[in-house]
Amino acid sequence: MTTAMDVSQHGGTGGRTAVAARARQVVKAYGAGETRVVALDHVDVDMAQGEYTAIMGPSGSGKSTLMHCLAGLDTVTSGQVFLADTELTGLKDKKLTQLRRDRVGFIFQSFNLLPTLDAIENITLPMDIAGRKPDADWLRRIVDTVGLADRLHHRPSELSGGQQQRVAVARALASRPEIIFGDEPTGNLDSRSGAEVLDFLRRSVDELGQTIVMVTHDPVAAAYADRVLYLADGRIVDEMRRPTAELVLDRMKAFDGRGRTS
Ligand SMILES: Nc1ncnc2c1ncn2[C@@H]1O[C@H](COP(=O)(O)OP(=O)(O)OP(=O)(O)O)[C@@H](O)[C@H]1O
Repeated sequence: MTTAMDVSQHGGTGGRTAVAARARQVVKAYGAGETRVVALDHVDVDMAQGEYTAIMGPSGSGKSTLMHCLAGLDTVTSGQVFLADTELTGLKDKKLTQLRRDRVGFIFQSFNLLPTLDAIENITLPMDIAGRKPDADWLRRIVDTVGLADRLHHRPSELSGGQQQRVAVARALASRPEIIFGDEPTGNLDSRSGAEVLDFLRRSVDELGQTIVMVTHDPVAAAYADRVLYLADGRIVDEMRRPTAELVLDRMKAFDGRGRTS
């Protein structure tokens, strides 16, 4: 088990140099005066290219806020956020929207598929909207990897929850984003369907070189990642490489409800 002593203040990149996303001294505060809440408290973190990172921590520790700030879905109070070499902080709304559309993929807890479109139409929809033509070979590879080849002309209502989420993952991968952010992507799935989706996310890292950052409460889900970052009170307080569900669970038990050493 790792301990708080092992924490890298920079959420290290394991010796890799290419960084897909990074935060530098990021502070995110909501409200003012007595109601001010500091959701992120001077966070420094690097997300290496081709790596799968899980973000864990107690409720309210800042996981979603960190993900939203890294993904350019939310602004920061101070500090800097970069996507590769592009600084997001300070970008105007239009540029940020464009950057999210062209360079970032998202997977949410609710699959967010359009019910009237079939699977393949859902997968290519963001690219259709952006006026970009999907690369046919890439699309075929994704569809093969997700194992949806025989379900492409089914509508979401004709697919299981796990299949629907795999469509959502394929949709996120279709435009070859530099990084995919997942907010509890298996939160709405039973354990078997969840395992299907997690297995696919893992394969997209190993076989397609994807970079993934995923918020989760589930030690089993976190065990699919290359590393787990632990947040408490808006700070990164621990990091674990090569996690297993047991090690993650032990780590959670060893800390109190707020994520600190008990
Ligand atoms: N829009 C907002 N306005 C005010 N406070 C907010 C807002 N969004 C988040 N917060 C606060 O910021 C802190 C971090 O919230 P965040 O949602 O990032 O935590 P989390 O770790 O993702 O929690 P959970 O596991 O419950 O989803 C919490 O104290 C929360 O109440």
